[in-house]
Amino acid sequence: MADILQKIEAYKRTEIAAAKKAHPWTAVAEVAKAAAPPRGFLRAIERRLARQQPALIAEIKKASPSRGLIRADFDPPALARAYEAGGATCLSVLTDGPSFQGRGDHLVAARGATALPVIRKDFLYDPYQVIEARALGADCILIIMAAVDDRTARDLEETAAEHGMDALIEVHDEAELERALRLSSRLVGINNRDLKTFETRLEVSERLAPLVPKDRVLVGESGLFTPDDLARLARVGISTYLIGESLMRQADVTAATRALLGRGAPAPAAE
Ligand SMILES: O=P(O)(O)OC[C@@H](O)[C@@H](O)c1c[nH]c2ccccc12
Repeated sequence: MADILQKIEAYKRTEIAAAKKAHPWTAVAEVAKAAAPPRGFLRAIERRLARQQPALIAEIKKASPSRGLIRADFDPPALARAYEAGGATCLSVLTDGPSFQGRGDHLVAARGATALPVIRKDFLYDPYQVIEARALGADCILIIMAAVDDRTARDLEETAAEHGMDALIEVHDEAELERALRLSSRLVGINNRDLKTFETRLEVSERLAPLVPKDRVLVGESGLFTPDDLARLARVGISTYLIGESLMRQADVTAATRALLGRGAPAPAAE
């Protein structure tokens, strides 16, 4: 039986072919060229870390294949503002429709509502999708090593760099990590979730983090719910966190973001 990644690749290839017909490469490139300049995704994270603070990449995600509907009341610009007020450093916006109920215009709206850099969270197989990401205003793209071969990973990374975007290279095991370290991006995400089985274990971060050279910026991804979870990853040198579900399930996203980052409520203004 085909695993979920293979199913996703199949419908993505169909989507990409249709998109190329509807919006030829040159037309998308024109839009990308006219887009507001990239905001510096990696730079924002490094600035936060330099102040000895954890960096949060806060995810805007309505649904997922492993969890179904996560948040019914789904307003991307309001969520983006709530995350920004709660202390997030960057945003992650799902743009995949079939599996995550995402859309490109969620990214446009979220980015337009804040000053935060945004990663396009999607399954990329073709440099066309990287240009598309920039045309939407994305500041960073995701490269999933479980989904692409080395050649494709390099093409995606090069296209991102040519357009001033960063790339987050996502890995889930030692072999993917070894391939990721041959790329030039410094942003390496360890996904605690196995995209083929959905099994999520923080041990994955604990196992892989010590194998990553210090010049890379590590991101702990998926399955993070409590300050203790973050502390657990901090012990292996991970201070940047990509978090979706646990925050998306909260009524007060700003308060939940602050609490997760250990900031509590802001001090009341002096009389
Ligand atoms: O909702 P969580 O468990 O906090 O996970 C967020 C993020 O890591 C997850 O959405 C994710 C990580 N890598 C991906 C690749 C594709 C789609 C989604 C993802």
